[in-house]
Amino acid sequence: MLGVSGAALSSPVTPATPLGRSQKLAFAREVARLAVRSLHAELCLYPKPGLVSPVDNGSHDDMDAGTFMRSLFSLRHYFRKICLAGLNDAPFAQLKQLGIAAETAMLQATRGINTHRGAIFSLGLLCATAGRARAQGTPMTPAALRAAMLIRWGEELAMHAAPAANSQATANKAASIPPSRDGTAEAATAPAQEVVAEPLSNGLRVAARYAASGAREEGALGLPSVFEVGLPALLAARARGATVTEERVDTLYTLMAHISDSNVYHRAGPRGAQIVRDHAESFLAQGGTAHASWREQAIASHHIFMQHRLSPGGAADLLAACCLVQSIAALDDK
Ligand SMILES: CC(C)(COP(=O)(O)OP(=O)(O)OC[C@H]1O[C@@H](n2cnc3c(N)ncnc32)[C@H](O[C@H]2O[C@H](COP(=O)(O)OP(=O)(O)OP(=O)(O)O)[C@@H](O)[C@H]2O)[C@@H]1O)[C@@H](O)C(=O)NCCC(=O)NCCS
Ligand SMILES: Nc1ncnc2[nH]cnc12
Repeated sequence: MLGVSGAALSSPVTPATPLGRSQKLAFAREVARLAVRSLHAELCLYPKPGLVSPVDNGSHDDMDAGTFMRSLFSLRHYFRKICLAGLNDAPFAQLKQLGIAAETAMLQATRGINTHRGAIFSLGLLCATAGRARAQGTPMTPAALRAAMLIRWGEELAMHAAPAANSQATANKAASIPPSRDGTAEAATAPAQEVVAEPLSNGLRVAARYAASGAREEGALGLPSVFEVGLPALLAARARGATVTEERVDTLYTLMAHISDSNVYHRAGPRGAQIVRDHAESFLAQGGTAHASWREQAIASHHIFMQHRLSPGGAADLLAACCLVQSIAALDDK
């Protein structure tokens, strides 16, 4: 497991020579390019159960690959700006502001469809972290990146997660919402503490109704699904000689087996989440893409997910985040 403690924190950090403006700009441009490329890689991957790809729209009737292309193109300046913010040691409030502006740009590009909200959060955080690490002269290894993120923004990320866990307003609103599409209607479980006036997102609703975690908790814990689940799967597939497509498919299935995807809960409740986990676990138990007929199995899952309207969009975002960490780490080798 890639922990935050240990080598990443104990390795000596030589004080970095301050970077000039043009060096910062060049680095931020490069990181933004890698972020957009990671989103593009996720979009182009096929087969991907229930998800949109250039082959089909999966479980979605309001978006296609063109919608995602417009969305990811609209985010290129955001990734550069947030990396620059990290290079300049910006507080979390500034990262959040950039994230909110990027959500607006995305919604304009897609005419109101949420394609990349999760990616704006996690890949944005990673771009800022790369900037922070570069300014400090720390290595770009996955463990060092995660440590840099948590040391600089960990406390504020934990506070950002708090509305999902604590807000009585959220619990009250969620309790008054009709049951999910699979007919389940679990009681809201959030404890009565503070009242936070925050618009009720699908993620907050799911957190309150099912006590399921999502993007906020991921951020608060320093993206454990990326560093402890997805990346090790990617590296293991690579080590056995898998192709790039195969390593990404294995990573996606590993994420689907482990994470609590608020998009799945929102669309299909706990029963839907169980279907996703069962498919992922069975695919992995048979060897993942090392199995001779993995492609046929993945296409069969895709069709079943489409019948149930299942879409593991959170896992898709985290796959893109894994690709980004891998390519940021490779910058050190250049
Ligand atoms: C912190 C925020 C991301 C807010 O999150 P919140 O908890 O309020 O939830 P949502 O607004 O619902 O968005 C969270 C998105 O994160 C993805 N996700 C889901 N599970 C996980 C997980 N376990 N780990 C990481 N990421 C996860 C997921 O994104 C994908 O699904 C999207 C489609 O979702 P939805 O809109 O529900 O779509 P439909 O099914 O089509 O819904 P209907 O139309 O049918 O109703 C797709 O976009 C994927 O990306 C969740 O959607 C954040 O909003 C925030 O605070 N932002 C500002 C701060 C910021 O960005 N800062 C930048 C850097 S610090
Ligand atoms: N390819 C994809 N299809 C549907 N939702 C997504 N969210 C992120 N990537 C996605």
